[in-house]
Amino acid sequence: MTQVVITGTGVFTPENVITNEELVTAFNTYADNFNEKNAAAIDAGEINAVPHSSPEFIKKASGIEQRYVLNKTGVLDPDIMHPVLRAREESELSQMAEMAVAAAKVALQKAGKTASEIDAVICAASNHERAYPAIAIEVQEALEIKGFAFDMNVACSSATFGIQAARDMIRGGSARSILIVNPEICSAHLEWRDRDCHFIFGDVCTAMILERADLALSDSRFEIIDTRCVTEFSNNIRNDAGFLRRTREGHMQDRRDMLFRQEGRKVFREVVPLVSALITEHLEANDLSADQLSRLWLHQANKTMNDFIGSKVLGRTPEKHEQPNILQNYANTSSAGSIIAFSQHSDDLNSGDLGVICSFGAGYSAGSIIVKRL
Ligand SMILES: CC(C)(COP(=O)(O)OP(=O)(O)OC[C@H]1O[C@@H](n2cnc3c(N)ncnc32)[C@H](O)[C@@H]1OP(=O)(O)O)[C@@H](O)C(=O)NCCC(=O)NCCSC(=O)CC(=O)O
Repeated sequence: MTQVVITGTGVFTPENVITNEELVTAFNTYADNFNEKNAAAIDAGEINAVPHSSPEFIKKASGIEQRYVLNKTGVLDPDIMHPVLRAREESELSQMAEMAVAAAKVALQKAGKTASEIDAVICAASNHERAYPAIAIEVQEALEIKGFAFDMNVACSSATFGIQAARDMIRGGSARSILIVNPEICSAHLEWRDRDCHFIFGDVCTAMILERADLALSDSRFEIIDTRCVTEFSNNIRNDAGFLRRTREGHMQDRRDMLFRQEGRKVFREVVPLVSALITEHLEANDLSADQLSRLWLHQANKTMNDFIGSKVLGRTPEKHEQPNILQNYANTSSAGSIIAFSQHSDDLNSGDLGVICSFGAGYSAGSIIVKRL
């Protein structure tokens, strides 16, 4: 069977940082303004007052300390409470394509590849900024890549499902090398006015080069030993914004269900066992045991959740270096999270070392990728 390797990764990180303290100051001002404006209705019991948020809660409940965003001023303006991004001309690169090109250039350079050596582009992300043409095709044109390109969306598991799709296409012979990009503008699907989740997300873009091992030039090669993807339907993480919105009465209004929403506790309870079983069974199917793993690069949604999964999989508390978290700096960046962790915490592994990249999120969807440093 054709051996497929990951030879380069890249991360584009936006310049703007929002700390928990800045975020909470803006949120609490919004809450005070809302409560003052709606005092009569709140007193009459018609609507609920918006309670204050706190940096201490955020850090304790999630492990998140800050997040990067494309636009900070809109998010932190109590009268706006969402990012404000300039509409772009058709002649300009779209926002997602621009992030993707920046991350892709780093991944290409690390892989020692030129665009002419790439046969396909997959843009795998939780949200795409337009229906069509595909962002991936725009990235393909911007980088002057021949071949084909397409967008795909499996929410938080877009990147791992993208790896499986790319690996299978390379094995099947439809491409020799594939660029995967994961531009995640999570700030735009987050309800920054909702205390339960306003701290959760950040923006970023990751990129990876997957190719046939016999064509690889980079010293940093991770063989994809095996991939396993699972899905199980759940409404516990949901966003109803979609192209039928205009057809449904009242759906064009400012509605909570047209942005990210979740039953965080249920997600926690249901996804931890699903993911630990996925990794454990995937290792068993490959005649591997958890004590042979040098690293777990987990989805970056919640520190406690990762601590649980790591302990369940390894049968002991993981050492910090065995299960690196990046969510304290980036927050949840949906599909990009585990790839940031992989990109920033894999250079130190030695030849023969094994690890698992694992995503989980809306769908539910979860992906496990067993890799070996060559
Ligand atoms: C969302 C959570 C951080 C919430 O943490 P907890 O479960 O501890 O907290 P909770 O919601 O029950 O709230 C506990 C108490 O704190 C209060 N509380 C809530 N938010 C608060 C805030 N900002 N500041 C202060 N207090 C707050 C609540 O009202 C409640 O009060 P009281 O006790 O008085 O009622 C966590 O459940 C979580 O991370 N779950 C997993 C989420 C996850 O992995 N999601 C996937 C994301 S989707 C994804 O990754 C992307 C994708 O799929 O595309």
